Amino acid sequence: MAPWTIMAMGTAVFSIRLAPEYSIKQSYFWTTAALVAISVFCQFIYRCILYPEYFSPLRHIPTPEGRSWFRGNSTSMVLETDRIREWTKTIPNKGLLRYYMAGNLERILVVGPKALNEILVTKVYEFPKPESLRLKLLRFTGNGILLAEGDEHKLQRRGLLPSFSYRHIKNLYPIFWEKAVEMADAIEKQKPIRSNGTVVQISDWAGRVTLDMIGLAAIGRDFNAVHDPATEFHRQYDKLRMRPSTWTRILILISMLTIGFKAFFRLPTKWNRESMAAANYIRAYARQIVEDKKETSQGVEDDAQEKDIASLAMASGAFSDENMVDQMITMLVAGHETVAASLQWAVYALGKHAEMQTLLREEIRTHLASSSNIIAAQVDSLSYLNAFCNEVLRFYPPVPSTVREANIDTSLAGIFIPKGTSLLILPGATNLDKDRWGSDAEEFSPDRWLGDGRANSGGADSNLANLTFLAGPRGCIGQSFAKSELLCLVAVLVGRFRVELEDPDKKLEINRSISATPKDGVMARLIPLEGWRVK
Ligand code: HEM
Repeated sequence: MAPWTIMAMGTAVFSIRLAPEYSIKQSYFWTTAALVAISVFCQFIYRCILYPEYFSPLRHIPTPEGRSWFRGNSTSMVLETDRIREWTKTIPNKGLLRYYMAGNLERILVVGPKALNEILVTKVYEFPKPESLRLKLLRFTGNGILLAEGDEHKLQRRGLLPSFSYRHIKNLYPIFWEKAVEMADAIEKQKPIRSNGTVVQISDWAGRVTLDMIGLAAIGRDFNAVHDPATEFHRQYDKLRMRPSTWTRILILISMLTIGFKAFFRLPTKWNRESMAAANYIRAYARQIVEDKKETSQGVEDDAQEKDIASLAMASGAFSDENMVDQMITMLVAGHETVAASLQWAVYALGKHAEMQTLLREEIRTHLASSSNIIAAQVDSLSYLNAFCNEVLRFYPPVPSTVREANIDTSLAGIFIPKGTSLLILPGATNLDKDRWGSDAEEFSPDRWLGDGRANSGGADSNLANLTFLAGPRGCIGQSFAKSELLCLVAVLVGRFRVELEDPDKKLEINRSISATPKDGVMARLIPLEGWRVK
């Protein structure tokens, strides 16, 4: 419970007992309510007017003009990536900017290379994820690698890294390819093919195919969502990702100001009940997989090629059974929606750039057969396909922002950062920064990844220029896994279909939840094309 509320309640009790003439009608309720109202008013004056101007130790960091007392520097309740990106371009700074979010919460935006290097690499454990985010995710994922901190994180990461190495990921390509082909077949069968092709909502298919891919390749279960999206697992998994209603969000806000964020999760709201029931279902499901794997775990060394990520991690002996369950759920949470989002963006980009589709199709059809046993080296050798996917990931980062909180008094780029400071890292801005990517940074151009020494860097001079997967000890461990999925999905889709957006001139609106995606889920016409050799 917030200290101000406790103080107001305590003061009400004292005033009625000791000085009833100062209470309101000698009523605990009215006296407490009046004191809470006064304390909220005082907090508002302090936090919104006095603190930013006179007391904040961060007040010398450049801050955008025009702050509202209620909405801070924001014009709405959601994070406006484009608006913040504009500040990074127009406000001179030494690597940090300060802004106020809705509700006048102060935040530091980390933009300079030195500050980014510190927060992501050299001082990474001084800047964990904020407690509110941890509490929200912890109920589902447990203490898996995404939430573990400090030495515990180092240990878990060391245990998981070998299973995510390219040496193993390359063995997963056939799974990704087969699933992509399965999806393409299912799309073709969905309706009788008319001459103008089938219009599909890509988000639906992307969610299904990437769930199957991560199921098979990461935890060793085929969810079969491409063929049947209505299984009990799928239903429960959707509930896990269910967004709270507006009323629930208001209740969360009130809880944060009064009883505290943690206590909100104990309230018997529908959202709490249903998401917790779903989390328990998924946890029991994952626990069963761990049990099954233990029974059939002999000979891992011999047939490591066949193994999914979780089986390899289990065989390493680095994890207890329960922590393995945490890791499996973490992989689902971190690795499903993000790849589904990149596929949506890839199809969006294909629809916008017909000429790139032609180049891709030529390369894909020349070097790959539509349904043979694909091996990683074949897919990886296609330079334009790789360039296109890299550019999709740079230009449309599925996780355009991420937050951190200083856990000690520290500094970034020589500027003092007190404990508790909230910070924002913005791949959506860094990835399009002209200082790092050149004057065409804001153009979608796969060509930047072609040519000598550009295949991995895109021509940028630092590995902190592309933050799609962040970087450093907390960068995405599933980066190669994700890229391989995307390569196979784009190759099969472009090889099989001509892709057109249903309404190419529609204004792009973005949906922001765990990841950022086009609001309409990308409505695209997929027109089947003949003539892709089979063997
Ligand atoms: C295009 C797809 C993906 C993107 C854009 C992406 C992006 C990211 C980002 C930005 C982070 C850091 C989050 C933060 O600390 O705030 C992260 C962490 C992580 N990702 Fe990914 N990811 C993708 C796919 C995957 C896949 C497929 C997996 C697993 C199979 C995965 C597993 C993880 C894990 C376990 C972490 C936590 C790493 C740690 O804290 O040490 N991700 N990812």
